[in-house]
Amino acid sequence: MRVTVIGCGYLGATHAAGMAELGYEVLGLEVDPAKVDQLSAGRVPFYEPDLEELLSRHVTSGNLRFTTSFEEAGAFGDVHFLCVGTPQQAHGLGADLSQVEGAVVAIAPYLRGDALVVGKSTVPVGTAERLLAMLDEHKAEGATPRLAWNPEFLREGFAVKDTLAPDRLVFGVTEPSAEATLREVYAKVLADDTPCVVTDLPTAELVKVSANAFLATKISFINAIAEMCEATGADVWDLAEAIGHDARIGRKFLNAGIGFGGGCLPKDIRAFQHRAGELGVDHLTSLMREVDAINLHRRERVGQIAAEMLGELSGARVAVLGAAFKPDSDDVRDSPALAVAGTLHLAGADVSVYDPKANANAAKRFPTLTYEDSVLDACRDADLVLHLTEWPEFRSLTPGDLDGVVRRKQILDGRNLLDADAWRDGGWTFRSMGRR
Ligand SMILES: NC(=O)C1=CN([C@@H]2O[C@H](COP(=O)(O)OP(=O)(O)OC[C@H]3O[C@@H](n4cnc5c(N)ncnc54)[C@H](O)[C@@H]3O)[C@@H](O)[C@H]2O)C=CC1
Ligand SMILES: O=C(O)[C@H]1O[C@H](OP(=O)(O)OP(=O)(O)OC[C@H]2O[C@@H](n3ccc(=O)[nH]c3=O)[C@H](O)[C@@H]2O)[C@H](O)[C@@H](O)[C@@H]1O
Repeated sequence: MRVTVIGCGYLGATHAAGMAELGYEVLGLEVDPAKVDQLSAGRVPFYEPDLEELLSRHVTSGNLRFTTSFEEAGAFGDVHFLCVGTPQQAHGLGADLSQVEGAVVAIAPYLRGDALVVGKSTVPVGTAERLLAMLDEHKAEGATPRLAWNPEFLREGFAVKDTLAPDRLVFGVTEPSAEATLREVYAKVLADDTPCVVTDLPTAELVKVSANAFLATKISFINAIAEMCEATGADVWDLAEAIGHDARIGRKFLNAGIGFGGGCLPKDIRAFQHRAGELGVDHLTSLMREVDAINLHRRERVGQIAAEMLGELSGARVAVLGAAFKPDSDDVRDSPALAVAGTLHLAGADVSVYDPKANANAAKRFPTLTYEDSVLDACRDADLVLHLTEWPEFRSLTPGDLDGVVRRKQILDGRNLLDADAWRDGGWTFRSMGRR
């Protein structure tokens, strides 16, 4: 069996390498020629632990190649994974489906026999059915392409592991032969007793957005509770530990702080809100709107606390530790850390940012901020240090590391992970986001 992967960004590049690791000959199809050049040289155009080693090994062995040609990809593959982007619309909350639709229309005429197109991109419910109709409209004479939906649940920072050993597989199919093909593709993963849910197309689409909506809701829930803690002097960390011991609740995704960001949760809850609105499911619309509002308020709250600590923002020197939306990633899409840095800069603060991996991406988005190459450089003469992305090198910082470097010993822990007592004992003013 030969596999193509259409769209080689974060998801597609990882999936292509994963499919090669499962033993298939893989052709990645990508419209950006610069990415094709990089990937073909065995280089990953973003930071993801372990991915470059995996990808370059399969490029070198010849199992994994990349192209910009739809014709070549159509002729090559028996199974075509659709991994193109579904960003938020430029002027609305809904998903921009132009990449998925464009890819399906472009590949359709080149598909051979009963090739299976497998959607992995995150899409609003009802999209797969429309894409099936588009495949049918644009297919070559005599071809009978099929479509299935196999949503992806990988996390950036753990993408390789999540691809090769996922928590579960979901197959949305319209007929048994598609399920059989997917079972064959994932035979090695299924052999590890990975749970597999086989269902219809709309359920598979909804599983994905529901999973992300649930995770986002869990984070916004604990962040709303963090505001109660701030108002009452209670401690949100102890509270999360206590409720997390209830197996029905669980401790994961109960870390309060500056809220969620990234290329997926924010745009997915907005697209879900939009789609629920279209379908008249008004309670879901309101729920998603509130989850988003709570999340965005956390970024404002950092600004408020910073202003309280500094007195005057204008002219103050602020060190921002972290720019990526989470550690072990250089992704700055909708990054809470960068949003906060940008807001403080606009309010007149002199902001220096340091991120171990994301400085370059951040500089493309916010070129007016100052970027430094180390914690110490970013913190030099700072009036306030903000810990906004929990990279291990920030979590292991001690007050002694920064004494004599900063101008005023003040730190705000936006991720609630630093040792408050150690910083206070070191003579620092220490604030967090709902911890004592
Ligand atoms: N990034 C992640 O961790 C995950 C992403 N997803 C979903 O996967 C999808 C892709 O996300 P990312 O990889 O983050 O986006 P991305 O923007 O990094 O990658 C999309 C890639 O598709 C390419 N592309 C656009 N139109 C194309 C076409 N017609 N033919 C071939 N290539 C084309 C783009 O140039 C880009 O390289 C989205 O729906 C996202 O919600 C799902 C799970 C995890
Ligand atoms: O659809 C997607 O693209 C992916 O979105 C998320 O994965 P990811 O965005 O890589 O990162 P997460 O680990 O979910 O973190 C998202 C954001 O939530 C924040 N977060 C997470 C957990 C928590 O307790 N608190 C919290 O603020 C993180 O800092 C980060 O900004 C999901 O976890 C994946 O299952 C999904 O496949």
